[in-house]
Amino acid sequence: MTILQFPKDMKWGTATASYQIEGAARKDGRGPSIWDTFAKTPGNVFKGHDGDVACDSYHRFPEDVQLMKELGVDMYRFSIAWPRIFPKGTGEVNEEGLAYYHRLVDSLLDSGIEPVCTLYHWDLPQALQENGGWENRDTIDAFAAYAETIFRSFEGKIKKYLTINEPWCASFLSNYIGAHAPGKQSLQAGVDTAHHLMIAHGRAVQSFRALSFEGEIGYAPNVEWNEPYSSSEEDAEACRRATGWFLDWFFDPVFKGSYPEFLTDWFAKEGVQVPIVEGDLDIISQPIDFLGINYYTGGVARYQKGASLFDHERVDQGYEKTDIGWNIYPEGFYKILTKIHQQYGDMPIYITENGSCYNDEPVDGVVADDGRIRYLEKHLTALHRAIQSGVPIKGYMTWSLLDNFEWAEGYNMRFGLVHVNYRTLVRTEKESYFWYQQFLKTKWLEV
Ligand SMILES: N=NNCCOCCOc1ccc(-c2cn(C[C@@H]3NC[C@@H](O)[C@H]3O)nn2)cc1
Repeated sequence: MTILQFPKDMKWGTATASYQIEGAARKDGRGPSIWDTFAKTPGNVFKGHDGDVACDSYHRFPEDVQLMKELGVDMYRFSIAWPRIFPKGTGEVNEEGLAYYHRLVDSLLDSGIEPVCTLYHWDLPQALQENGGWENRDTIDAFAAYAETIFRSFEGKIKKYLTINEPWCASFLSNYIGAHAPGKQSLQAGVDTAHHLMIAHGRAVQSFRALSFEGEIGYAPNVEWNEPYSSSEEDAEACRRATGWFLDWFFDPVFKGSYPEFLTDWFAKEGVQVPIVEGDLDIISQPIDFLGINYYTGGVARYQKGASLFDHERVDQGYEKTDIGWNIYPEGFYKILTKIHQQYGDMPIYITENGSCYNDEPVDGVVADDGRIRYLEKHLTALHRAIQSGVPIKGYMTWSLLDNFEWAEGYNMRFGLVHVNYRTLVRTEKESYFWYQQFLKTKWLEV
């Protein structure tokens, strides 16, 4: 057996998001978001599930904070619901919305837990969607105003911000593939919304810098890994495109001030152009303080003309899968982290999401989610290997503290360390909660 000791100064935590856990959808002035609309449209979400109640964390957050205090985390990543602050996206601030997040943040600080705030985790005010949402450049100004409102209100309390969560999901998954809100299916809309989300990111960074408040700011792209099935150039290039859709497309504009040509050329073949206006890339490439990385899965892929937007297809290598059907692929975690380090340099990295879906239920009060423990062991081992390779990992937040609304999968898919009974809202710590609690006491793994 080998002992893997993690750096003593690494920070550890868990993560959630507003629409997925809060509920209280119409409480204290909250306006509707695109996810309220999308979820209430038949056929979009498993069995018509929606975020009206979710985990009721809006009311039960003291219990959730106590769970984290007993877990022993250093930090908690949560998101602020824009529609609670500006019910119509812009205009007058909803003070009751701000007050809720001050109650949450004060509770975290009183418990010795560092708040890590995501400004945008997909719940765009529906009123802005009525005017085109992220396809409309005006939404960028609205986001910048919302971000500044949060920075000012939480000065001195929140010192780590993430601007945009998973811009790939908020753009291409939501406006090209159509699986998430608002459910469009247009590649041009995917490219437009991705570009505008990244400008919004840059404008929030500019605003944060101008205020000169103490703290750090970054963003949280999600990445996958595609390993070439053969040594052929065709397979390598197909994997480069598929991985680059998540990586180069959302990293090059920030770190290089330009889009990757191998992908802009590929989109041009589809008749799609990035709607760049002079100065956009200067805004997007504002220097950030850290990078959030969300990783879940990957796999082996090969060239297959016409099989996908990038002429690639996954090859099933028989990898064990989680209950949502994603490969368990810790090798891809190591590979994507070392590639990010090699391609983009020594930017400090926090793993802002990594976790697994296992739908185990309580039996006599025990939730034996051994699969989640094995996933954590394998991915923390890969993370340790990346750290040993020189990747500047500063923290790790597992997704998620609680079972919650998993978007189009509704409540059918469970990612939590804590089980939630959605009828009674009773929380039950799973075996993985106790495993993580023990790990957090030592910060080492025996493998
Ligand atoms: N890859 N190509 N796919 C082509 C076909 O796509 C069909 C569906 O695709 C996807 C891709 C990715 C996801 C996803 C979900 N989470 C988990 C959440 N992260 C943020 C937090 O809120 C968690 O709930 N992360 N990623 C879902 C669906």
